[in-house]
Amino acid sequence: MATIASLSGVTVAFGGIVAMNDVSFDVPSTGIMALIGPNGAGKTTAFNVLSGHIRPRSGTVEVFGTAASALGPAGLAGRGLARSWQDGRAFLDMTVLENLVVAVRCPRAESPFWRLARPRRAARLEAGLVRQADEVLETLGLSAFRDHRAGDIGYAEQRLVGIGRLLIRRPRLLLLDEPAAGLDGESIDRVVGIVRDIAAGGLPVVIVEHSLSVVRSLADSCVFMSNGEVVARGTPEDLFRRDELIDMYFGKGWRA
Ligand SMILES: Nc1ncnc2c1ncn2[C@@H]1O[C@H](COP(=O)(O)OP(=O)(O)OP(=O)(O)O)[C@@H](O)[C@H]1O
Repeated sequence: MATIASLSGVTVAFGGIVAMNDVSFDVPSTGIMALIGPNGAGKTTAFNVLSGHIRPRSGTVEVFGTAASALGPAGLAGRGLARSWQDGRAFLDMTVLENLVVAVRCPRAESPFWRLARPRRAARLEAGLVRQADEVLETLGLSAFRDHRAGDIGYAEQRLVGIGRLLIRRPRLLLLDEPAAGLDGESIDRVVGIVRDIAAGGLPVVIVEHSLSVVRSLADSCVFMSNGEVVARGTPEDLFRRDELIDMYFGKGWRA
């Protein structure tokens, strides 16, 4: 299996709390991988380690074949790592289209002097970004909301705009933190379908997810963490038929 990122022997501690203890796993270069496990298992910390936002006390993290510690979060983002944050939504006062366009960092175009000096090039650059944004909006089923103020569209659509802001940067690895959290059933199905399409289009995705039904319908593989350690790996089917993992997830006694 080809991998696009890997953690090897990673330990992270916050003061006396060991959030990750000697954690190793590979992120496949295709499909959707889910980090699952009970509260406090270390999933978000693992996410933050992958995106370079937390440096482990020990162990190595490799992303795109390079040590994450050498790149840092901005360097990783520049190489194509995009991550969402819990409740990652949109700038509510901008239109949906503007939300996507401003997500592409383009230092030259942000300079008013450059824009004044090179008006035609600036216009071409902007037209290109708008085209890219329109393509992403189409993928997300948001074209009809293109010119709506993001604050006026539904919560599910706002969450999708958050994903659009990541996609427009044409990432090579997408990390989504609870993409379906807080959504109702119909919206969950919609987001699940879109994330599945994104992965099927060739972009590897890692999700942290609490909902086992979302994990079941999305994940090709899972890493199950508990108490800062990896306790199992496998497909959702493999893991969800193991009673000891389900007990760990919901706490013993859930069946009573
Ligand atoms: N910045 C921090 N400072 C102190 N302790 C932290 C910090 N971040 C995480 N922890 C602790 O590290 C452990 C792992 O937390 P983490 O958020 O990674 O777990 P999680 O599996 O994502 O949990 P949840 O499902 O509840 O979000 C927990 O005990 C948590 O309280």
